[in-house]
Amino acid sequence: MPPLDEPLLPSTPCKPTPRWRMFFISALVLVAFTASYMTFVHSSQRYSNPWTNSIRSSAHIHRDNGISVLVTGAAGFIGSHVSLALKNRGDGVVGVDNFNNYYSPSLKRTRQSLLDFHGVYIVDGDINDYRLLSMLFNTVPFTHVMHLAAQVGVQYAIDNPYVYVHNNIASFITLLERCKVSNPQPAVVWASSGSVYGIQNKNNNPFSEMDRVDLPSTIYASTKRTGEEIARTYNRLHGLSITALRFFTVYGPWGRPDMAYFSFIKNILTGEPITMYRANRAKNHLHLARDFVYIDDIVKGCVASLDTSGKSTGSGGSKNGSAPYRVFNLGNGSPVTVPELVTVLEDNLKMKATKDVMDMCGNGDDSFAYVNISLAEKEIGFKPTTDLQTGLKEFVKWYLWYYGKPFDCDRT
Ligand SMILES: O=C(O)[C@H]1O[C@H](OP(=O)(O)OP(=O)(O)OC[C@H]2O[C@@H](n3ccc(=O)[nH]c3=O)[C@H](O)[C@@H]2O)[C@H](O)[C@@H](O)[C@H]1O
Repeated sequence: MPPLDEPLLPSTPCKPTPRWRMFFISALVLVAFTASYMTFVHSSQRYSNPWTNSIRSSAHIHRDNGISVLVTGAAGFIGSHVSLALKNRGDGVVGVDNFNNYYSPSLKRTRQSLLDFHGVYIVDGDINDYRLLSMLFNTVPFTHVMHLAAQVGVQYAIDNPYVYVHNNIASFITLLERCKVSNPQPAVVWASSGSVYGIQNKNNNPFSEMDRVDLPSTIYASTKRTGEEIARTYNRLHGLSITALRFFTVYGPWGRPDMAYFSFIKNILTGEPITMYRANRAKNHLHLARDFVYIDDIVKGCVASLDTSGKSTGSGGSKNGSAPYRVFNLGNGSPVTVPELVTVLEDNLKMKATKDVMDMCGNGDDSFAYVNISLAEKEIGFKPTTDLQTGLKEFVKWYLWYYGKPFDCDRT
């Protein structure tokens, strides 16, 4: 027995011997190395050949003075049309889309196949992922970004506000953050919305870019307006050339199944009633009206915006001068009421709709949208040429070809 005052253990009981310490450190280094090697292998497997080959070939420019464009939301309605138009004239185009299920992902996949056939590759990914964006910009020195990825839908926003914050605000900041440090720094053209004009009553006068935009009636509209403020800040602080396009109600072949004209055709074909909202303004029961604009006209507006965007001035993250900042209304310049829209559909289908007319009760819909497009005409030569009769005829033709008759599809 040791004496009571003698310690039971040696005086430095926890200190490892030098050998122990060596072993401990080596083990740590080994674990750290293995972890980073695994991460490297994983990311290079995911983002290298044939991934980079597909991206590089999709981004290849086939004309003199062509541009290379990253199109976000490329499997969407407007994104797929714009991507094809750019590719067809010889520009380099790479798409990115998260293929979410807000509406039929199978329609998005079909658009993807169509684009793939024409040499446009769409990356299956989320633009909230900064690392993915970096991989893309490190692979291709994009000259332009056409940002069309967004959570759309006026009514859906009432019950799902956070989705709009994630997909319209957070993702936009992530994208601009990556554009900010790119070298070359791309010019950004992006989809705002005519809904930013909100609930103001203009006595049937058209909205112009000078009008107030502080009365949004839905979270969707608020997030688009917020996007405009964010874009303005990045333009000022970091020299990004930015153009916001305030789209009005865009329609046409390969359109969005959640929109009214799309659900109306389905219901007319299947004999189900359609609901036509009207505004109960001072009990006057006004029909709602929209400035419907055909997709081919919108595509021309997008492409002209890219071509005239001017250069960003902050390549590599250091701004050396002011860069263009623009906002354009893109609509048709002629409002059409919802009953008029239904009549054109009925004429094309040679069928009658069963109509329910209902007063809107503060559901967030703006009652009237009519747009002044003179600024876009002056600055980018925007001049829509498709009237509603012609445009809806094309849409109906496409719809019957795509879905067949009788109607049979997974979601509208
Ligand atoms: O960025 C935008 O500006 C938005 O444009 C579009 O919104 P809106 O112009 O409201 O189009 P849309 O829903 O087709 O309703 C058309 C009209 O039919 C009325 N409407 C609608 C549905 C119905 O069942 N009955 C009806 O009368 C309805 O009250 C309205 O008066 C996009 O949908 C939206 O996602 C967003 O992109």
